[in-house]
Order: sequence, then structure tokens, then C-alpha cells
Amino acid sequence: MNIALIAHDKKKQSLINFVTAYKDIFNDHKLFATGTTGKMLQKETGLEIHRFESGPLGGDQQIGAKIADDEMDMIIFFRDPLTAQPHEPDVSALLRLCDVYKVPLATNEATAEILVRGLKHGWLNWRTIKNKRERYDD
Ligand SMILES: O=C(CO)COP(=O)(O)O
Repeated sequence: MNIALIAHDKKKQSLINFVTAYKDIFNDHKLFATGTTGKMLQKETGLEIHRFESGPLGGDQQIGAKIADDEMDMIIFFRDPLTAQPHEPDVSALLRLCDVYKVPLATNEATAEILVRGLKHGWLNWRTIKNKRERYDD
């Protein structure tokens, strides 16, 4: 599955800790990230990650475009709810698209734990089935 990993600055260390803890699971999937988050995750975990632009420079929008193309299966986005972001409209747009396309989204560690454990147990396999069916319907 295609998984996007994103964290605002004050949450980046939490995301690194989280991805390190579940590295064995993430290793089996295709990973994407916004620029700085991806760079730090690659350095700290050694995982292969496709990096988009940095969030304020359009990275959230690039991930949003992937969602609109039905090419993202899960978004883990550790948001900082206590700091204003210059690109807040981009952040809101990304979260909105997750709802439009019913993409599983975790915005904090507690929800991310459940999603990642669910991933391991196959609880998200419906996404693959759904995607296949939609391709057949074309
Ligand atoms: O700002 C972000 C998400 O909105 C994250 O961007 P970076 O990973 O480039 O810091």
C-alpha cells in the first residue's frame, strides 16, 4: 500500500519515533513524505521514501493530488495543533481530500497506532479490493 508520512516541525521527532517503532511494518509498503519530514525519516530509519516538496512549498498539495488520483492508501500526518502554519489552507485541503476519497487518516500517535496495527492484520485490504474493482469498472 502507498502510505504518506507527514509531520509539522514540533511533531517530527514523534513521527521518527513512531516510524522507528513500526519499521518492520512500514518496510513492506511504499512510503511517501513531504520534503523535510522525508529527509529526516530517511536519515533516522534508513527506510526508502519518495519525497515531495516541503509542506509550505506545496508538498501537502502534491500528496493531495495523489489522493485525488486514488494513489494513496493511508495518511499519517502528525499535525501541530498549537502552532499556526503559513500554509494552513493546504493542510485543510489535504485533510478534506482524505474525507472525499475515504482515505484512512491519522493526525496523532493514538490513531496512527490503530491504523498501523490494522495494516499488519490486513484490516485495510479492502482498499486494494476497492481499487481493483474500480479499475475493472472503467
Ligand atoms: O508542513 C508540513 C505539512 O503541512 C510538512 O512539511 P515538511 O515535511 O517539509 O516539514
